[in-house]
Amino acid sequence: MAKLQVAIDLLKIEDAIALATKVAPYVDIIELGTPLIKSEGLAGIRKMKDAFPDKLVLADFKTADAGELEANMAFGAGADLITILGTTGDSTIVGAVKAAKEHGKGVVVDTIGVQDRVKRAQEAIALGAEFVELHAGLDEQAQEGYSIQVLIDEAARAGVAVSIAGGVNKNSVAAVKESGAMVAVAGAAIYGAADPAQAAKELKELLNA
Ligand SMILES: O=C([C@H](O)CO)[C@H](O)[C@H](O)COP(=O)(O)O
Repeated sequence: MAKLQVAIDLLKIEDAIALATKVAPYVDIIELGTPLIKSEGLAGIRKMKDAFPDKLVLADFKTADAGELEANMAFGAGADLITILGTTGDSTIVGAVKAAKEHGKGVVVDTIGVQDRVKRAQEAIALGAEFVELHAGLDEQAQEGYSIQVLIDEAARAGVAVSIAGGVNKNSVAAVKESGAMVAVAGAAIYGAADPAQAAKELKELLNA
């Protein structure tokens, strides 16, 4: 069954924990988005994990260098998963995977900016990533003609463990599930909803259908 990951792109940890409290019954992975981590630092990760010890907490570092060092920082603060950029060299991913193995945690490789996402996803899994995030970031989503369908098609072709992020919502989540993706990542569709708990509940129900 595909997991639901809430991506929290808020700037204050108190607001993020308040949101997570509302949606926790429906989500499997709580992501501290990159802007939140830049705003609150490692202390924010620790506060989130302390508040939700039974949930997987993903630190969206989008690391581009010093993979082992940054992964050790994230895991030491309580993260269960860290993102490393797929555009970086293999050695950065390998370093982060080494740290993950030592902590019993996992590395997620983010394909933001990667030209051939399917090929890089397969390479990243071979390097030891837990799964690969097929991801169109907020800026790419804002470009004319953007469609999440590209990622959905790639997930089906990749044949490795992937998540999909880039505007997942109640209209696209069923296709995300059908693609074989193991995780659907939803940010704005949850934190931007008038009723985030209801939005998360609907997404979870569609994933479970
Ligand atoms: O990772 C993200 C982005 O790079 C900003 O940090 C988002 O959390 C991710 O794209 C999911 O959010 P939505 O696209 O709003 O669903």
